[in-house]
Amino acid sequence: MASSQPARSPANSLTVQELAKEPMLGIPQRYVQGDQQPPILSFATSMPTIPIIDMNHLIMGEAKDHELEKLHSACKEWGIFDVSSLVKKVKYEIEEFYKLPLEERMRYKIRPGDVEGYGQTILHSEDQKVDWADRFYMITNPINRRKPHLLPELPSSLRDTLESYFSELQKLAMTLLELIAKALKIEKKEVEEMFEDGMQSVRMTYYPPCPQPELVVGLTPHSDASGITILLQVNGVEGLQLKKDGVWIPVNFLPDSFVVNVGDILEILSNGLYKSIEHRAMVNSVKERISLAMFFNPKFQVEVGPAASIINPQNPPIFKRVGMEKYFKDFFSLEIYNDLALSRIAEAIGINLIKIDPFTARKLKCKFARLCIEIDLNRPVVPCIKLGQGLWQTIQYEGLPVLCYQCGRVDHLHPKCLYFPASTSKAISVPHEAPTTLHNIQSIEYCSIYGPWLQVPRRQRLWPHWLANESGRQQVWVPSAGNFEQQNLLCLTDELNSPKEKSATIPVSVSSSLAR
Ligand SMILES: O=C(O)CCC(=O)C(=O)O
Ligand SMILES: [Fe+2]
Repeated sequence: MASSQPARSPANSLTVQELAKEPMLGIPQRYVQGDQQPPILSFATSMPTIPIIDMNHLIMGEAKDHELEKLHSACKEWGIFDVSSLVKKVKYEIEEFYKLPLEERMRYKIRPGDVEGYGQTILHSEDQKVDWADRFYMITNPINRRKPHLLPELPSSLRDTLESYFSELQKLAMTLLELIAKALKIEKKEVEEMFEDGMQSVRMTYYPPCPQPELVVGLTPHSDASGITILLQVNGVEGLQLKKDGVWIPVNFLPDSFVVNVGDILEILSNGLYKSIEHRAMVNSVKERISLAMFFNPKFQVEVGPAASIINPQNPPIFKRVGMEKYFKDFFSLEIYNDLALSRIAEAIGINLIKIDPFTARKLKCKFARLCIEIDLNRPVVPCIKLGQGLWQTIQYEGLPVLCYQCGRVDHLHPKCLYFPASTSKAISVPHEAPTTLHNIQSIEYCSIYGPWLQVPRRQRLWPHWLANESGRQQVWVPSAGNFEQQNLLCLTDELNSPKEKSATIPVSVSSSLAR
């Protein structure tokens, strides 16, 4: 049962590790996330288990083709697999790190405006839920992107051990990526050029035991934005779960093994053939859990998109190409992804917010926000809004069969427009008071420029929407205070019930600067 104890802000207890040491009558509300689907715990006879790939077979030996076929099908069917391999001193060193006094650990705390460092879930709003875990995230490669106060300042034994671990794992990751390229029939060169000396980062996560583990989530469901993630369960305590065919399945790590996740970039590279697996971590009431995830990504200088060598008329690209630098920046810039901000945006676009897409609500695959909004059909649709001081966001609508590009209304095409040239392109200020908690949405303004880009084409894949195809998700130029800024989408979903009715419910999505 949820506690009635007042919420404590993570600022009150600096880390979840410290919070968990305090006597507690109930879990502070901020950590209570009771809406999680339970996993299937035992199917006595047929509990699905993730595929196991033997690296020795994969690299040499007679069974190598058979093992490669297993790897290919594991990536296609599961998006996750297990590799028997080395285990390093790293486990010991990481456990030692979490035994350091709090002041020592706080030397690496996440600094305002940053995503790297040690601490709890980064807060974007007062009502945000917080995971039952402390993370230490940092970029490890390229070397010049390392934050001087993080890796270089770690206790020397941990730092040196991590350095050798990173270089070992880099070799393992390249071997895996080359084998994956072979299985996908992508040219090896293409993968090498992307990932060799690519962007790499690491996340050490500490999950303290929790007196009411069923109320909290260790790590919110997500897919990794990486190419592949190599995950080490540091202290042998289980907790990772993945979603397969709609059901949560616990992952049992083999002793001394890694689990490898297919991430979003590999899904894109394979043009959708491989699946970026949705996963989460749960906690228990008895034992702390520690994991170490290492994320392997392309270099900042390259573009992410479906591999050129597998694209042909029978397999057209389903994702747009985007520079890695931008991909990464977008991933970490999530500021308006909370219910309050999204309902304000919805009110600015239509009459009211009907529903937030579950992916959006759970901040999963969330490079755009998808909302179902009731709109007034007497008024032009809203093509873009300006949030706060200067962020222009465009909006896309799903299921708008007819749209007049002159006046922005949805019941006629522009040759029959009675309103033209009535609409004005002058930006209008919204007469709402800005909620004080939303420093990032001080005001919302509109502009009136209409075009086919407002309509999401019928066959467009919605996810990963923000990377989706040439015809669908578009970049548009919208005016901003005398100059032009290029911004990606808001997108809307669903169907207009009937263009004859005076209001209709339309799903909308808003891309933004969202940070996990
Ligand atoms: O702790 C785990 O097992 C999962 C970690 C994870 O998914 C991540 O860091 O992205
Ligand atoms: Fe993950």
